[in-house]
Order: sequence, then structure tokens, then C-alpha cells
Amino acid sequence: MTYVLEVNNLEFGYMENKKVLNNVSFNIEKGKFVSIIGPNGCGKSTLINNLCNIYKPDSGKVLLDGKNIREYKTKELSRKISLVPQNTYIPYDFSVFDVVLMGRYPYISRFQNEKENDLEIVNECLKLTNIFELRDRSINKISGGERQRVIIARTLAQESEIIFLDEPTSHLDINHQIEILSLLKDFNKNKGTTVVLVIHDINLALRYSDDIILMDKGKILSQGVPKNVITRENIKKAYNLNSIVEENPYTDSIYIVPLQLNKAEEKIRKKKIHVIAGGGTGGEILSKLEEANFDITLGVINIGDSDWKLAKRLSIKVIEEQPFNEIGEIAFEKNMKSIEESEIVILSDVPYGRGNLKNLQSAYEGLKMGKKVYLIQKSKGYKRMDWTEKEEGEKLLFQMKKDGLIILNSIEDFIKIPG
Ligand SMILES: Nc1ncnc2c1ncn2[C@@H]1O[C@H](COP(=O)(O)OP(=O)(O)OP(=O)(O)O)[C@@H](O)[C@H]1O
Repeated sequence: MTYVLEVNNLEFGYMENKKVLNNVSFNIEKGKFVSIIGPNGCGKSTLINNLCNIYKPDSGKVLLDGKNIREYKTKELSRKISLVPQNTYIPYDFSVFDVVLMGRYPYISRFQNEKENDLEIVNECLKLTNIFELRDRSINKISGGERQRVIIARTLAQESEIIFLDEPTSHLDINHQIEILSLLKDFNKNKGTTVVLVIHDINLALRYSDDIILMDKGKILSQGVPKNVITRENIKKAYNLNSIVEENPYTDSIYIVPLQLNKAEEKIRKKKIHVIAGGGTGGEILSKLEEANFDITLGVINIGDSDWKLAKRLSIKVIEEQPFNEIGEIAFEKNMKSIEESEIVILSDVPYGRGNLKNLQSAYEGLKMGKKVYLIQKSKGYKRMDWTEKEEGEKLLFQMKKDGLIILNSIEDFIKIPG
């Protein structure tokens, strides 16, 4: 394995006794597309500035192609690495073309003019970033998004081995974000350029990156292939955020669905709720209850059912039964125990048949014990909820309604109930 960059025990602070980077170590393989992510202020920009020799580490070192980055001469280093900084403001009134031409500086000797080849490269980069039409305009009289693309074009023109970018998509609309990241990915694939970028949008990072570095409070929390780094647990640790991580069938990558901020006062889990669902009827119930921080159990549910899958992703405790099996005695007993320990039972509008009638019976037992039992019946009109031969489900539901079953139209209506 060839590492183009090796970072060893890097420490850095802007002020004495206040470390912003704390014992940071990682390696980057040649030709990889790597995203650095992490919450605001965790040290991403500080790290990238250390990697580019803009800041001098307090201790530790950065090796570029095996040689300490501090030992490179300026021009030699510019042929190896380039940086798209966070601040793209240029104080002088250069034309767009001249700014991109600056990318060729490492290849032009002091008393020499640019060559034909340099101009060709500049024009190619202007076209690739879709700013060829702007080439004669002043860099300070174009939009923030256009300026960002000019700086990216300048970086591409530099033809370095590694391109570092600090939030390159922050001023771009979604269309240009995809355009720029795809362009960087093409460069990465076709020319073997290593790309290392700081990015806030985790889903964009997941879509384009070979590897992800997740930072938290000046340290590396996790590093590696996206599916090992972007887990519910890591996202919670770094961002204090509940989330669901799903497979994206369109892009062959994973993506994250943020739920709600886990605020300090909400850390205490609210009431215990047992949910009875199945066949996807529990999806909204489970995710909204999780978002509202209730302490949830689900059961009995068949292994492989879509509600079972969601519960697993949300780390909800499930009482499970084998796939396609009727609820057996053992699972029923476990479910009863879970209901006994809960304050509330919530039923989705899953239809009842022979396989799951025992779930309705256990909910009725809960009602008789004095538990609050809710049925979330989403469909306005009558929905058949009974597939049993003798309409046992309907009869039981009728009896439960008489004995205090509360029917609501949505899980939001339940969450709104005070206390
Ligand atoms: N020039 C500076 N002088 C002093 N402290 C600084 C300086 N730049 C950054 N910091 C502090 O260092 C810490 C890390 O900042 P840094 O900009 O590296 O974080 P970041 O992860 O890139 O944040 P963001 O996502 O908000 O851009 C923060 O606490 C920040 O306030």
C-alpha cells in the first residue's frame, strides 16, 4: 500500500495550553478520494492547513511521499499539493483568466513567460469548471459561487498530486455542488489525483468518497470506508444527533437521514412504550417516537419484516419470532413481560390474521392491567384489520374500544398529548 500522506501524532494549538488538534494520526492512500467531516469547530480547517504546510505543527509530523512536508521548497511543494481555501477572496482586480493562470506558477521559471501548453491547460480548466465565458471578467465582479469555481479551476491547472479543498461546495447550489464533486471525482479517477476535502454535507461525502475521516473535538473519531465510519453510533457521538443510515439504491452508497438533535435535557429517556406493528405499518410510529426520545420496544415481530429492519437500525429492542411463523408461546410471554414493563402500548393499523392475533390479545391484556392502549388508525375510512376466519380480530378490537382503547389518526397526535 502506498501512502501519499502520513500524519503522525500531530498536535496544534492557536494559543498555548489550548490544543485544537490532539494527537492526530492517519494515512492517506495514493489516488483516494477522502472526505474530512465533523461538527463545527472540531478542527477540520486547522488540520487541512497543517497538512498543507500553512500552519506549523506544535509537535508530530506530516510526511508527503515519505518526506517531511516542512523540508520541501515552495515550488516543489506546489507541484505536489494545491489547496482551495475556505476564503476565496482575492484582493486585486485580476481577470478570471489570470487567476486560473496563477495555477501554472510552479511550472514557470522566474524570468520566463507562460508557454502555449500553460495557456491550453488554463483554457481546459476554465471549460471543465464551466466558467470559460467569464474569463475576461474581474474576479471581484462575479458571484460567490462563480468565484469558488474559478479557484477550483486554478487548483486543477496546478496539476498537483494531491488537491486539498476546504469546503469547496459551501457557496454552490445543489447543481453546481454535484458538478464540482463529479469533476473532482473524474480527476481523481482518470488522472489518479488524490483528493482530500473538508465537507459538511455527509450525504455528499458518502456519495463520492472512498474513505472518510470523522473528527470530533480535535481528534479522529473514526476513519475508513464510509459504511464503517458513518454509523448511527458515531454520528451520535460526534454530532449528538439521532439518525438512520440507509442503503441508497440509486448511487450504490449509503446515506444518512438525520432525526432530531439529542438536546441535553432530552437525554433522559421519556416513558416506556411498547409498539405492536408489522409490514411497514410501524415505520412512522417508530421513527417519530424515537425522535421524541421515548423508550421503545417492538413486538412480537417476524425477523426480516420491514418494521423489524427499521427497529434494528434504530437500535430498538425487539421481541422477535422466526420469519413467516405464527407467534409462539415463548415470544408471546416475552411480549407480555415487555407490555407489563411499559406504561403505554401503541398499535399500528396492521391487519390481524392467524399469525399475529396473539399480539392483539396481549394488547388487550395490557388494557386490562390498566395500561393506556392507543390505536393509530391512519386511514380515514373503514380499513379492514381482520383476516381471521371467525373475525376474532374485529371482535377483540370492538371489545377493546368498549374497554378504553383510544383511537388517534396519527402518531403526531399522540406525541402532542401533554405529560
Ligand atoms: N485563527 C484562529 N485563532 C484562534 N483560534 C482559532 C483560529 N481558527 C480557528 N480557531 C479555533 O480552533 C477551533 C477549530 O477551528 P476550525 O476552523 O479548524 O474548525 P472546523 O472544524 O473547520 O469548523 P467549521 O466546520 O465551523 O468550519 C475552533 O475552536 C476555532 O474557534
